[in-house]
Parts: sequence; structure tokens; C-alpha cells
Amino acid sequence: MPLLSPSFAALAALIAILLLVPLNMLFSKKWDPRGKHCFITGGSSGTGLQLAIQLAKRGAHVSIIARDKGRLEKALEEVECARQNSAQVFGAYSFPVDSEEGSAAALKAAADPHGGRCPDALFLCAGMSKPGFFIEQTGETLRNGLQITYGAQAFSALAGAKEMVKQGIKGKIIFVSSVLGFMGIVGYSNYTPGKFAIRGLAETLHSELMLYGIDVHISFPATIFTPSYVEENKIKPKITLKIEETDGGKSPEEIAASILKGIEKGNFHITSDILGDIFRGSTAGSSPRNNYLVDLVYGLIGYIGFPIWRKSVDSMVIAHRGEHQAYLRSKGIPEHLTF
Ligand SMILES: NC(=O)C1=CN([C@@H]2O[C@H](COP(=O)(O)OP(=O)(O)OC[C@H]3O[C@@H](n4cnc5c(N)ncnc54)[C@H](OP(=O)(O)O)[C@@H]3O)[C@@H](O)[C@H]2O)C=CC1
Ligand SMILES: CCCCCCCCCCCCCCCC(=O)[C@@H](N)CO
Repeated sequence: MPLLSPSFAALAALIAILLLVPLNMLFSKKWDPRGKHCFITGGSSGTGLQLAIQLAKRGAHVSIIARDKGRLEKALEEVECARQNSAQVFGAYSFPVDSEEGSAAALKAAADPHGGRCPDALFLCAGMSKPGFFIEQTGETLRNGLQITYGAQAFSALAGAKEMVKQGIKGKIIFVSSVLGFMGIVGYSNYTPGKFAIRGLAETLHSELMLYGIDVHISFPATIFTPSYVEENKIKPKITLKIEETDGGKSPEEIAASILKGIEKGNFHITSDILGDIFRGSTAGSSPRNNYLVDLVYGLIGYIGFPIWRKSVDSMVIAHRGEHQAYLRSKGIPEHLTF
């Protein structure tokens, strides 16, 4: 009698394959952007612009949305250089997307050259960060922070989902959060909450929009070397800059490529580097996983590594108290508010 019957061995092999290979890769066809209309908010700069260029190179129709017309025009020229065929339609549209009206108007303007047909994929990259200490915030800056992180993507998703459902388009919605949608550190009180909120919305929509065959993805990049990263660093608290030194950072080209790769693999949570993978594996909870076995390994690395990292971050913050007190005095924060 053999130790393993052939049917048992076959069953064991099948289970091993199912555990190792993500289910979505076994059963779904790779997403091909060729001939699809991709709508990209924040498409005039950084990650959004690189997505626009890479999608154009792969034969997609591309619409980029942002507010500043000058930057949009320059960006459109770059997209044009990536053209593969004369049938591709490229457009740049100036709208603020942090309201439902602005988002709906942007969507309508982008759909017009396509006979009113809603775009097939919405890449929601609009967003920005103005780091600073919490006690320097006001009701207005906290509200603005949520508006420009959460609002700038939620309202586009809302306008887009309504239109896709109305037109029966089985499209895609891709949100761009940040590793600061997984965890929080000093200096980001008007940004991190919005990036967490995007994760909540994406997970809700991943569950709800399958009613209509619409796919939802969310990306969590760490530092990206973009124009606004240079700007945010000018006002970023020194302690925040120090904590971020651990993160090497990536170019917007690399982040855009990893987002497209994540979509092709059918990943719900898309991460672009090992740090992101560890945060993803450690915080997944009941979120759909990319690969049960590999994610478990990332989760274990985080389970051991994060308490050590967090302790070192806490020590850095406490060691910064003296410098912070001097900073507060220089800003005229009354003595009794300091420590
Ligand atoms: N850079 C980084 O280190 C990281 C960035 N991210 C996130 O990635 C996304 C892209 O950032 P990044 O690649 O740095 O890009 P940039 O900051 O360089 O570009 C931001 C884009 O969004 C547009 N935008 C901003 N606000 C609005 C608005 N209200 N309505 C319409 N368009 C708007 C800007 O154009 P305009 O101002 O003309 O409207 C611009 O095109 C953001 O959501 C950001 O939070 C995540 C992790 C790290
Ligand atoms: C084993 C575990 C080791 C863990 C090391 C963790 C290091 C974390 C570094 C923090 C990176 C913050 C990037 C912020 C990106 C962003 O969204 C802003 N630039 C805003 O635009």
C-alpha cells in the first residue's frame, strides 16, 4: 500500500496551489488598458501624470483632470508623446474634484469626446498634504485636510459609480491612499485621517460595487519623489522628516507601474515596496488578501518588527521634546501650553 494514494496527493497539490496562487489570478483575465478610457484625477503631476503616460503607452484613451490649466497643458504634451496610434483620444480638463459637482462636471467633460460614454477606469490620484503639528491646526485646516485627501477621491468615486451603473459599464475605480492609510506618525493629523477614510470607503465599495460588476482597488504608496513632496518637505516638522528617513522613497514612474501591475494581478490592496507589503500584511484584518501564504509571512514580520519600530519612533519623539519646546516658543505659543 503506497504511503499517499494518488487521489490524496492530487488533492494536497491542489490545496497547495490554491494557497500559493492568488485565486483572482486563477480565474480572472488580465486587465488590458488598450482601447479603454482612463480618467485620471491629479493627472497633471506626479503619480497621476506617470499613470497617464504609461496608460497611453499601452494604447488607452486618457483624460487627465486637475485645477491648474498651465500644468495640465504641459502634462497633456507629455501624454501626447506616448501616443501609440491615431485612434487614441487624449484630453485635459480643469476642474476641482473635491466636490460632487466638480467631479460630475469633470466626468461629463471627459465623456463628451466619447459620445457621452463614461470612462472605463477611474484613477483617483488627486490629493495633497500640508504637514504640521496638531496644536497648530484650526477647525478650517482639519476640514480642508479631509476635503483634499478624502473628499477629492470620494466625490469622484461617487460621480463615477453613479454614471457607470446608469450606463451599465463594468469599470474600475482605483483609489490612491498612502502607507499613512495604514498607520499614523507625528505631523500628519490633517492628512492621515483622510487616507484612512479612503481605505474605509474603498473596502465598502469593493463589497458594494460588485453588485454592478465594478472592481475597486486601493494603492498605499510610501514616499514618492514628486513636486508636491518637495513642497511638503519645506513645511514638514523636523521630527517627521527624521522618522521618514527609514523609507527610501520611489519615483512616480515606479509607483505608477506598480499600481498597474497590482490591478493586473487583481489585488485589492496595492503596495509598492516591502514596507507597504509589511503594513498591508499586518493590518489586513478582514480585507481581501493578495496571497494568503505570502501575506501571512508579511504579517508575521510586522508582528515582530512593528513593536520594535514603534518603540524607536516613540523614543525619537520624546527626544525631540526640547527642540519642540524651543520651536513653540519661537512661534509665540504661551509658556503654559508647553511642558
Ligand atoms: N508624494 C508622496 O510622497 C505621496 C503621495 N501620495 C498620494 O498620491 C497622490 C498623488 O500625489 P503625487 O504623486 O505626489 O502628485 P502631486 O502632488 O505632484 O500632484 C497632485 C495632483 O492632484 C491635483 N489636485 C490636487 N487637488 C486637486 C483638486 N482639488 N481637484 C483636482 N485636482 C487636484 C494637482 O493639480 P492641481 O493642484 O493643479 O489641481 C496635481 O495634478 C495623492 O493623493 C497623494 O496624497 C501618497 C503617498 C506618498
Ligand atoms: C519592520 C518594520 C519597519 C517599519 C519601518 C517603517 C518606516 C515608515 C516610514 C514612514 C513613511 C511615511 C511616508 C509618507 C508618505 C506620504 O503620504 C506623504 N509624503 C504625504 O504626501
